[in-house]
Order: sequence, then structure tokens, then C-alpha cells
Amino acid sequence: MRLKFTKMQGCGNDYIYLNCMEEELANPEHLSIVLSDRHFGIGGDGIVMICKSNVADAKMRMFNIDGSEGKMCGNAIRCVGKYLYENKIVDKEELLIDTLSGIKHLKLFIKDHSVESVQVDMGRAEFTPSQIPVLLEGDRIINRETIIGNQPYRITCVSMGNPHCVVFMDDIKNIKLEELGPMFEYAPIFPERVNTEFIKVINENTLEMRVWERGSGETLACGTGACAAAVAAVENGFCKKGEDIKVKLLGGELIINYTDEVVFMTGKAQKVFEGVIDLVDGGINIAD
Ligand SMILES: N[C@@H](CCC[C@H](N)C(=O)O)C(=O)O
Repeated sequence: MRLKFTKMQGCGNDYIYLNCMEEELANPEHLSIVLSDRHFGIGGDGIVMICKSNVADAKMRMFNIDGSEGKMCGNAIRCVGKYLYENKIVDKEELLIDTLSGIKHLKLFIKDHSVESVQVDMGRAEFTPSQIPVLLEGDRIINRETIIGNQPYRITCVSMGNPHCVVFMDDIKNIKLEELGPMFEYAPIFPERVNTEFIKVINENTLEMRVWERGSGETLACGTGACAAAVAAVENGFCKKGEDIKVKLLGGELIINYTDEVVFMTGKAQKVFEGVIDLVDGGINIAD
């Protein structure tokens, strides 16, 4: 089977984009594991399927490196907007994308016929523990001391359509993320695992972030994670509601604005390359 793909990235969070407008793929979970491999595959943080939708301009489905499906992906949805516009599948600057966490509104910023950046209305931040889900008592988990892997951490939990745990720290450069990340991801209080953001507050409008993503490990950026971090920073009194908050990630910057109603995320989307692959017996050959 021959498969056309486009490799795209948002702040270095890179996915393999597959046009599934005509036909959905069988077993995307397995395909994500195979294609994401950086040595034996194309290489990426997962795959993204761009599918037909009856209720929006397109439907996005994303899969992590381990094959698990994410309900929402902030960096991927900007790339989906760019893909749809530049491949002339849509011819408008505002579009709707259906995701497993609801329909999202995108505004494309276009220069010389190419989409440079995208603003996404990410919807409401959800704090209810059962909706995140996190197995802790109370209406909201904000700056709650919790034991993770035998150590106490102050955590803030929020869902941006997918589960996030935000931890503020003075130093995020020297932490051992490959040890800390899995401890949070598999902590028994997170029954669906969790994405964890480690945040250093630089000032009222700037945060620095490293992220350990559920299903993918450390990535250079996470859009929903940056939104969760900005929301948590406001709820912990480090930043203000309604103001732009710059989140500096390993692979770039995102601007987040958290109002009473919604969270807006603005950032770049870029195409890296296109290609065709032959899928053979569970393995792949790069054809072009
Ligand atoms: N990189 C993403 C989030 C991808 C999904 C996540 N790992 C999950 O399983 O919830 C982003 O940019 O938001």
C-alpha cells in the first residue's frame, strides 16, 4: 500500500499528516508506532489524520508515538489549518475543525498565499477533577501538594480537551525529565495518564516550559500544554486573565490568552517535507 504524507511542525512538535478525506485508514494506532520511529520510519511525535466532517471543514484525529489517540492537539490543529488552505481544500481564512474534544474555530494569518500563523479558540479550560480525570478530592486541584513517586509536588490540574498536570519550578533546565515525566504520566491518581508541564515563571507575561507528553515522552512543544500552563499560571496568581502570555518552549513560542470564556492560542505552523511511503508487512520503504 502506498501512502502520501506531509511532515509538518508547530514549535518543533512534529507530526506526519495523512490526507484521509477520501478514505479513513485502518489501524492508525499501529501506523503511528511504525511511521513515528525516528530510525526505521519517517520520524515524528505521532500521526495526524485529516478526515471529512459533516459538521466542520474537516475532522482531525491524532495519535501519539505509542499509538494512543489524543483527544486534542494544539500544535497539530494549526498545521491542519495550514494544510487545508495551502492544498486548496478550503478557501477561507476562518475555519472549523472537528476533534474528539469538540469543534474548534481557527483564524489563519496568510502572507503571500502561505499560512504563517494560526489562532485557535481552544474552548474552556476544565477544572473538575472527574472531567480531567484526576482522582483527588475537591472542586479544583490548584497548587495542591501531592505525592508523586515518593516526592511532594505542588500540582495544578486542568483539561484542555486532554489531561494536563502543571508544576511550577525554579529550575526546569536541570530536571531529569526522562525520570520525572513517566512518574507523573503513570501516577495512579491519573487513570487516563497525563501530560505534564514543568514551568518556570519568568515574569507576569512570560513562562518557560518543558513538557512530558502522555504517549510520546518529551517533545519540543505542546499546544494544549502551553494553554494549560498559562491557565494554571493565572489561577496561581503568577499572570493575569485577558493578557497575552508568551510561553517559551524548546522548539518555539506560543501566545496564550485566557479569558473568562475561552483560551486562545496563537503560533506558527510549518511544512517540513512531503513524501510517499510503501507499507510492507508492517514495515515501510520510503518510496520518494
Ligand atoms: N502535542 C499536543 C498534544 C498531543 C496529545 C497528548 N499527548 C495526549 O495524549 O493528550 C499538543 O500540541 O497539544
